[in-house]
Amino acid sequence: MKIKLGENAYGKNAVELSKIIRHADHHEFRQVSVNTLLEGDFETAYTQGDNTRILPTDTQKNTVYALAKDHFTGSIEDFALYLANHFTTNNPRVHKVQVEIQEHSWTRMQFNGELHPHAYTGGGAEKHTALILQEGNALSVTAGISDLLILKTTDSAFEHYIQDAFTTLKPASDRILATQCTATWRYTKPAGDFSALYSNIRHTLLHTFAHHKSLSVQQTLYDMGKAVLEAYDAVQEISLVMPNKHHIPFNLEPFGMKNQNEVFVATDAPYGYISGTLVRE
Ligand SMILES: O=c1[nH]c(=O)c2[nH]c(=O)[nH]c2[nH]1
Repeated sequence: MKIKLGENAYGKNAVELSKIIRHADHHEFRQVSVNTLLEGDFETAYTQGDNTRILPTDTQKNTVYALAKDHFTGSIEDFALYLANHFTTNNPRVHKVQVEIQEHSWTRMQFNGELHPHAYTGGGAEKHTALILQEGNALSVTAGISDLLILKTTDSAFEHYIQDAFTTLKPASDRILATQCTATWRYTKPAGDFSALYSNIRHTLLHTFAHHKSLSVQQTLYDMGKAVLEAYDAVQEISLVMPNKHHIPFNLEPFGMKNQNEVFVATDAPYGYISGTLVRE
C-alpha cells in the first residue's frame, strides 16, 4: 500500500498579546489573539522527522511579540500583513502563510463627556477579526466582526412558512429578533484604511439591522450584506452567520393573565442557524 502526505500546515495558535501605545495625552490599550500558519516544503518533517526546514512554532510566537513592538501601531489588518510578509520573505521553504488576528474591544471610560486617558471598560464577546493569506506576492485580506450581540424588540416577523404534520410554531407578526452575528468580508485590495473601513462597515451593519423591517433572519442577513456591498467598493464579498437566539413568549394564561408580547423565555438551545454569502454579480 502506498501512502503519501496530503495537505499539511503548521503554526502557533492563540498567541495572546496586549500592547500599550503611549500617546502624549492618553494611553491606547490593544489586546489581540494571533494565529500563524505556514504551508510549504515541509514533507520530510512529517515523513522522516527531519526538522531542518522547520521554523519552530515557538519562534513564530516570539516573532509576533518582537514585531509587535514597532509594527503593531495601527489596524490588526496591517499588523497581520506585516507578519505574513515577514514569514514569506525570510523563509524560502514557505509557500503560503496565513495570519489570523482577533482583537478584543476595549473602550476608554468616559466621565462628564471626557474620555479618561488610561482607564477602559471591556467590550464583551465582540471581536474585530482579520485574516491574511499570502502566497508569494498574492495577498488576500479578509476582515470581520465576531460575536456581535444585537437585538431588536419589534419590526421583526416570521409568518407564511410551510405547515406540515409536525408544525407547532405560531406565526409571529411582532417578535424579538436577537442574534450573535459573525460577519466576514474580503477586501478587493490588500491596502487601505482598514480601521476606518471596519468602523464604517460595522456602523452600516448595525444601521441596517435597526432600521429594516424583518420578515425573517434570512431576509435581514441579506439586507445587511447588501448594504455593505452597495456602500463599500472596497469589499468584494461578505459572509454572515446569524444564529437565531429565540425569545419565546411565556404562556401566562394558567395565571389568568394575558401576555401582551411582554414576557419571554430566553433560550440558548436549540437555536436556528442562518448563514449566507453575498457576492457581486
Ligand atoms: O427568521 C426565521 N427563519 C427561520 O427559518 C425560522 N425557523 C423558525 O422556526 N423560526 C425562524 N425564524
